[in-house]
Amino acid sequence: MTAMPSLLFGAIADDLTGGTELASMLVARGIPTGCTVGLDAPIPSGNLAHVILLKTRVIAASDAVRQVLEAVDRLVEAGARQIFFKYCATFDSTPTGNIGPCAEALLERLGGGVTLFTPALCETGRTVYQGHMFGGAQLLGESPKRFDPLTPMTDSNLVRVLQAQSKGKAGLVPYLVVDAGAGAIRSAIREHSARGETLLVTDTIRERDLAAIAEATFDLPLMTGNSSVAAHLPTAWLAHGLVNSDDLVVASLPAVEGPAAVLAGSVADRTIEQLERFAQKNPLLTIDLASAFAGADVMAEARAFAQRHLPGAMIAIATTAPQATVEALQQAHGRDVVAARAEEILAGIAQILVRELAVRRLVVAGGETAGSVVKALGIDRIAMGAYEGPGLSRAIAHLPGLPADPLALMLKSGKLGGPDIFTDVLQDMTRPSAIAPAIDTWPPARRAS
Ligand SMILES: Nc1ncnc2c1ncn2[C@@H]1O[C@H](COP(=O)(O)OP(=O)(O)OP(=O)(O)O)[C@@H](O)[C@H]1O
Ligand SMILES: O=C(O)[C@@H](O)C(=O)CO
Repeated sequence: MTAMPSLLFGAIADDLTGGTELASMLVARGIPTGCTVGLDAPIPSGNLAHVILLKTRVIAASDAVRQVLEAVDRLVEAGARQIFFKYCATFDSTPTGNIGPCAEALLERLGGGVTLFTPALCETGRTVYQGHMFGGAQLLGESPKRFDPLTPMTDSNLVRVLQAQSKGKAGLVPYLVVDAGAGAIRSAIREHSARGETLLVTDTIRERDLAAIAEATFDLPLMTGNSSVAAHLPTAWLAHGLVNSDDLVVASLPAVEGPAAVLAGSVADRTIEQLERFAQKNPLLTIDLASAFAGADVMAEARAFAQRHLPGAMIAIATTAPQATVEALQQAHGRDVVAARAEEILAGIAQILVRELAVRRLVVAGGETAGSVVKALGIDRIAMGAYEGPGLSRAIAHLPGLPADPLALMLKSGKLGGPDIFTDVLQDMTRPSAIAPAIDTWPPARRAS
């Protein structure tokens, strides 16, 4: 009889799309990985990694800190030898947090020392050079991210952004060090630490930089970044004997048939483009938030739309609107009020779709939106499939007692995925998948969508 593996790695994600992305990357590497939502679900035993999905990206920093500390205590109690704090590749946060405050609180809880900040997602061209984040050739602060409805990123200098949120001293591990490999990165960590710099942003341009950073940090008590760097940790675990090839598992997902829907609350350009493509062949309802604020019964409108088209067609329902409309709504009602209203509407529609109309294949676009939808559906654990490419992290959730059990689910980051991702994924969900661990190559070959 083989011994039950003990938890090696515990991650805390600040939103649900990013958290499922991280879990799916570990799954794609063959690592048995659990995934729970919020702080109430128990951490199951028998996995090597566990990801706790929180919705802390834009809440008050004090509340975010309280939640991540509760999460870390649970993960440490479950045996995790390294804690990873996952945030967005574009460092989505406000001047008051929450990346800095959460990372510092975690560091303190784990006994102090140094941690690194590696947000780059090289496979999508999001890189960091001289501490500045780029999306392709564009600086972050000149990219569409400057118009984000909740976390507009107007400063591309991540060392400055992190410093503004933190009490401790931020610094940079520059590209020439990262390029020189894991040994050089480890030496730099010691040197910065001796100077009192404990929060170190890493320059990161290529996938191999992510691999070197992972190798240099696999034994730090706390590491932080995007999923992209964590995806390289399994290689270090194998190399250092923390994991054996016998521990690796094939990720499989069952086929799920039945009514299919997309819910989109992301207003990112990428999601707008994906909805436009979807609408060329499938019914799309765009909820007008201005009329919702004026008292229109948008839930009744959504129910009637869904009843008209399901189960014969795949449908999408979105609150997505152009930038000028978003700004006008925010000026009229306040940024947080508009966001909360849009999330509440889509969460209510999710309940209608899944509970009343038996939708069994669901894609949700946008991390905050996904947090509200998943909570409204009462989902507290998610069985992840393997990562198949940017935005492509399929999963299964169980809703015992409901007509939609199991529910094939994908939480898509607002800014990721190819133009046809919605139709492609909803169709894929009707087929079982079994994906062998990607051990020697990473990232996996890109999907066409
Ligand atoms: N028409 C609208 N006007 C203003 N805000 C909106 C509108 N529609 C949706 N929202 C809000 O905008 C926010 C979008 O954030 P969300 O995290 O869901 O998407 P995202 O940031 O693009 O996704 P991700 O974090 O996965 O990249 C949500 O809080 C949503 O409720
Ligand atoms: O980088 C991304 O877009 C994701 O990992 C994410 O965190 C979305 O919110």
